Amino acid sequence: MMIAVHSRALGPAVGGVRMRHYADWRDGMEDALRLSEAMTYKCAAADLAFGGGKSVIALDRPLTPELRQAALEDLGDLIASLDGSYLTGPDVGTGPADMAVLRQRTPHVFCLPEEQGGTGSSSIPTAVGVLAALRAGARHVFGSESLDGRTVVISGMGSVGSLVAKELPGARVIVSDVDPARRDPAYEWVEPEEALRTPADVFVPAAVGGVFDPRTVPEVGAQLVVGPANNQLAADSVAELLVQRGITWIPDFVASAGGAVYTLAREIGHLSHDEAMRRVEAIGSTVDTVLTGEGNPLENALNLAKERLTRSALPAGEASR
Ligand SMILES: NC(=O)c1ccc[n+]([C@@H]2O[C@H](COP(=O)([O-])OP(=O)(O)OC[C@H]3O[C@@H](n4cnc5c(N)ncnc54)[C@H](O)[C@@H]3O)[C@@H](O)[C@H]2O)c1
Repeated sequence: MMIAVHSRALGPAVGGVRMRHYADWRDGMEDALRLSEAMTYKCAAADLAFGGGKSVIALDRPLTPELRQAALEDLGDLIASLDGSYLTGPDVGTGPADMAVLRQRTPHVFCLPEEQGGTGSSSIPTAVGVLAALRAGARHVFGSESLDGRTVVISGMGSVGSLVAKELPGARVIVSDVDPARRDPAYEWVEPEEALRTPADVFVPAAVGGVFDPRTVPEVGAQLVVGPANNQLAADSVAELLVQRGITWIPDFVASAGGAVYTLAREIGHLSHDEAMRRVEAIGSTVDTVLTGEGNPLENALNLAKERLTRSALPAGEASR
């Protein structure tokens, strides 16, 4: 298991615990490093006083419940040893109940189940943030934030994707998932390998990262791309390929920030639900900024984040990385 702390320039590093199988533990380390960097930009672009981090528990075999508990307890001790420099929550493979296990070893844990005083799953605010980004993107691309009559393809009908689908009543919603059990008869269905190239107004990546690369960009069937999946581009240079194809892509670290914004506002800022949700809705204004800047959306979002990171850099002598 490992914890990556990418930046503490704006405050303590935050980032969830990813627990999944990797062919080699070094692949898990790569994931931790890449995802912790993305968390730095996510927090900075959302104007949060937090830095970027990530934990990975890299599995080489399925765990018994006892081993899983022991692994979480060890991670809790590791987080405790960082003394508040790194705060965690759930990510792929972990949930609020796991956070309760970590909390037995360290206070630096969020998203405990609601009955234990936490804010529970962050999927709802994440979906609210994606919808705010989607409406802002639609204003830029289609001249109106209404999605009535538009075709929206959602890839990944998990906790966030299924919530986004529900909030688009006037749109033609086409959904897709590698798990056939996620097929919801309320929506049209497309096989996962067809989702990206299905002709649509909007494509919502809500499953895995690495969706866009030089091979897949020519196949994209939508004009606007916005979704919660982390690290959607195989490389930063792919952002320009999307621009060249006339596709408006909203950077994932902007669109997916709702969960972090809400949880930190509630659990650290002690704001009310309504005030925290207002901050999530402000993702729409960030998207406006990112889509009206001089560069491509990724450059504009990174510039916004890096400008905040530079302005608030720690005094010399204090490690920020
Ligand atoms: N939940 C949050 O608060 C949150 C916050 C920020 C970012 N994200 C990111 O958003 C994405 C979705 O999050 P979630 O919580 O809904 O996850 P989830 O695990 O609940 O759902 C993901 C869904 O994608 C499906 N899937 C996996 N591979 C696929 C593929 N190749 N094609 C189509 N479907 C596929 C899975 O079967 C699953 O139904 C993830 O990448 C996650 O890291 C989530």
